[in-house]
Amino acid sequence: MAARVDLDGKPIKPLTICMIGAGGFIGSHLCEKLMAETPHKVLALDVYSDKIKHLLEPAGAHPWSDRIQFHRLNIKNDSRLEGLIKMSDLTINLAAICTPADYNTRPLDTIYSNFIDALPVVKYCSENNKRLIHFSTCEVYGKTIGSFLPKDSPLRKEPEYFVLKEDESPCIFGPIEKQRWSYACAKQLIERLIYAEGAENGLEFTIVRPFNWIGPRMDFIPGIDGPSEGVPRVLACFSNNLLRHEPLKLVDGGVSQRTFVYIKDAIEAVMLMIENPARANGHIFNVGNPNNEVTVRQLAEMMTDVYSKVSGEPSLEEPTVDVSSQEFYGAGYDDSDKRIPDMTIINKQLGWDPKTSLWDLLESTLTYQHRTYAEAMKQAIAKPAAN
Ligand SMILES: NC(=O)c1ccc[n+]([C@@H]2O[C@H](COP(=O)([O-])OP(=O)(O)OC[C@H]3O[C@@H](n4cnc5c(N)ncnc54)[C@H](O)[C@@H]3O)[C@@H](O)[C@H]2O)c1
Ligand SMILES: O=C(O)[C@H]1O[C@H](OP(=O)(O)OP(=O)(O)OC[C@H]2O[C@@H](n3ccc(=O)[nH]c3=O)[C@H](O)[C@@H]2O)[C@H](O)[C@@H](O)[C@@H]1O
Repeated sequence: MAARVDLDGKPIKPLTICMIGAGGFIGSHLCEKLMAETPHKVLALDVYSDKIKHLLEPAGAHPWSDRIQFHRLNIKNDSRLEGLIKMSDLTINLAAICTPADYNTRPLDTIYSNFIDALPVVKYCSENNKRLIHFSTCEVYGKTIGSFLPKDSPLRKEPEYFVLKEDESPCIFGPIEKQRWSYACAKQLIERLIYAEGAENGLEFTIVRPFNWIGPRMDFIPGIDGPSEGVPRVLACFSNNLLRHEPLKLVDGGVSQRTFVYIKDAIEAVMLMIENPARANGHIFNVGNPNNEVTVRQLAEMMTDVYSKVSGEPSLEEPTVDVSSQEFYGAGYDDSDKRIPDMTIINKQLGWDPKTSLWDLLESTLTYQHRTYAEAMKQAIAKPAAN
């Protein structure tokens, strides 16, 4: 493997990385990239390993086998955590409950997972002088300032009323009874704590705010590789509907807007943070693709078209159906109206730009979904009839 250099042309020394939540969607892509393209070692911590099984098994069979070690543990209650952090140069914390269906129905688990359980990780990094890359969320911005203006106000079109900037935008959440915001609020407080550890105790940290990263292995398909009654994030919900040949459910009219970024583009940004500490430390980074904005309704329409193309199956005459958030998520749901990341800081510090268009990223992701799940879905649908 050719010697790696950082953005300033300096050689990068091989690192040992303690990756907490390595078995999840983002963790699996990050592990893949680190194994295939770098000499770094990964101590992969998670309660599940299914999504990184292909990197771990068969034992000893891959060129990277001696650079990745899986530790099955729950960071809530495992005394091995501090030792693993101490053995590493860098800790990356991805562990969290991060599906909106949980925020209003399991608010205690959500707050514990995103704040309380992250506390020891921050403490061990700070006490042992270890660098921390912590995964927060774009949800810390909450709603846009523009959403509070009258519907016909021309100011709604001015970027300063909706573009989200790390060092300027306020965090605007709904009332406490809208428990949707339990996640965003817990993430905001852990960001503030990490920032304070940096300011008062010299912790070297980087905070990542992902803006709707999507791609293969995201969440689960209900009834196939996850609970039938489970509600994953929108990519997996819509994939599930498409695989079942049922209409895609639009919550409250599908008017909310999101910017989607391809997981493989986003992972490039994380790699730059890992390998350029001098440029990344002390910063909070938006990581998203401001060019890929759609309403949820437009996303549903595009996914329907792309799926029909990659599966060769015609789409339904009525491809979407409206559903209220009360019915879909239950009481206490609320929504972010619009999420456009400002890219100035990540551009300046790391020179990163996303590349993949929404159509292209949906095409590769839905090709994966079709290849991975279509057959299992056919069998699952046929089963009840056979009984
Ligand atoms: N995917 C996105 O676009 C996105 C957007 C915003 C924020 N994030 C943040 O990025 C991080 C990773 O997200 P993801 O999409 O990969 O989610 P994910 O659910 O796929 O991954 C999280 C992983 O953490 C593990 N985990 C949770 N609690 C744990 C515990 N107590 N002990 C050990 N392991 C535990 C889970 O088993 C899971 O494998 C989260 O912090 C999330 O809030 C992701
Ligand atoms: O991915 C992110 O950047 C962050 O945002 C997500 O929040 P959100 O975008 O609201 O989550 P999704 O479940 O992907 O929903 C997106 C939109 O689609 C809508 N939706 C979802 C599912 C569905 O079947 N139909 C539908 O209309 C939701 O109401 C919402 O407006 C999650 O909170 C986190 O994963 C993360 O922190």
